[in-house]
Amino acid sequence: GKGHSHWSYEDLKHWSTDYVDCGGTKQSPINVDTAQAIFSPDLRPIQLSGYSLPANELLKLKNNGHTVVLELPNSLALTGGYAQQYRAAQLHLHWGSPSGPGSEHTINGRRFAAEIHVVHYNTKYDSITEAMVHPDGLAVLGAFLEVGHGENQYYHEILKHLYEIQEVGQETLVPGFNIAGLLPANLKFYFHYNGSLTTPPCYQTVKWTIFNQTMLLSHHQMSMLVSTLRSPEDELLQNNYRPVQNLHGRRVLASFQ
Ligand SMILES: NS(=O)(=O)c1c(F)c(F)c(SCCc2ccc(C(=O)O)cc2)c(F)c1NC1CCCCCCC1
Ligand SMILES: [Zn+2]
Repeated sequence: GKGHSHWSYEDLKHWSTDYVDCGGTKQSPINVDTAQAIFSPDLRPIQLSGYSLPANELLKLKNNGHTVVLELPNSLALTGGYAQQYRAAQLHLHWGSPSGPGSEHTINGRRFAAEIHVVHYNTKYDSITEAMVHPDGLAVLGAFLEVGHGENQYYHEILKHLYEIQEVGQETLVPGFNIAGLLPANLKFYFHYNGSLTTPPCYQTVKWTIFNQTMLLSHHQMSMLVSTLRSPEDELLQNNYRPVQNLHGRRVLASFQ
């Protein structure tokens, strides 16, 4: 098969020549048109268990050249809101630059400053590598990040380590903390749709949950996020978001009216 050709956010057109699924009809991210979203009262509140990690549990934080990834133990479980049980694998962020926002999903055409993705895999599979090729394999929780007044203590647990992993491939260890603090306090209000990984190989195997409530970071925290990490070309790693993809008739469900 094809070697893993190096992709970038600059040459998006070539993704589908090297990775066939990137040209599919169930791609992510998408724009959520809230007027078209279907209110689905059967969508239950998302429930997280095991998200509060002790400080003596060390987590690997890595600059993989495309984003900052925090590896998560599979003791974190996604129990409510999905028909099957999912376990956490990793979380990562998408962001813009000092001159513009960088969320992947948009709401009514609005792009937010940044976006967190907490990636989970279906426990009926032994690993994320196996799960990610099955239609019910992955569940990703997404939340938008915006600039507010105060410092966000939970995001600080990650952002304060970014200077240690400025170069691609660098990694560091982060003491455990309550990972749930990175997501909205209210997990009842969200959009739900079937989509894909937003990076090659773009597998169409993700059940997406996008929360309605936004996370607030201080201006200084957001500027740390957008101006610390370096890319494979040793430039600042910025604007690591894929453009929104066509719905091709897919419906977006809303857990609220
Ligand atoms: N939004 S998303 O969830 O599709 C996503 C992105 F948009 C991403 F941009 C990424 S990072 C790019 C993929 C990648 C590159 C290098 C390494 C490494 O050297 O360890 C690892 C991964 C990224 F890691 C993910 N999530 C990953 C997708 C990669 C394959 C499955 C592993 C978990 C989910
Ligand atoms: Zn992502």
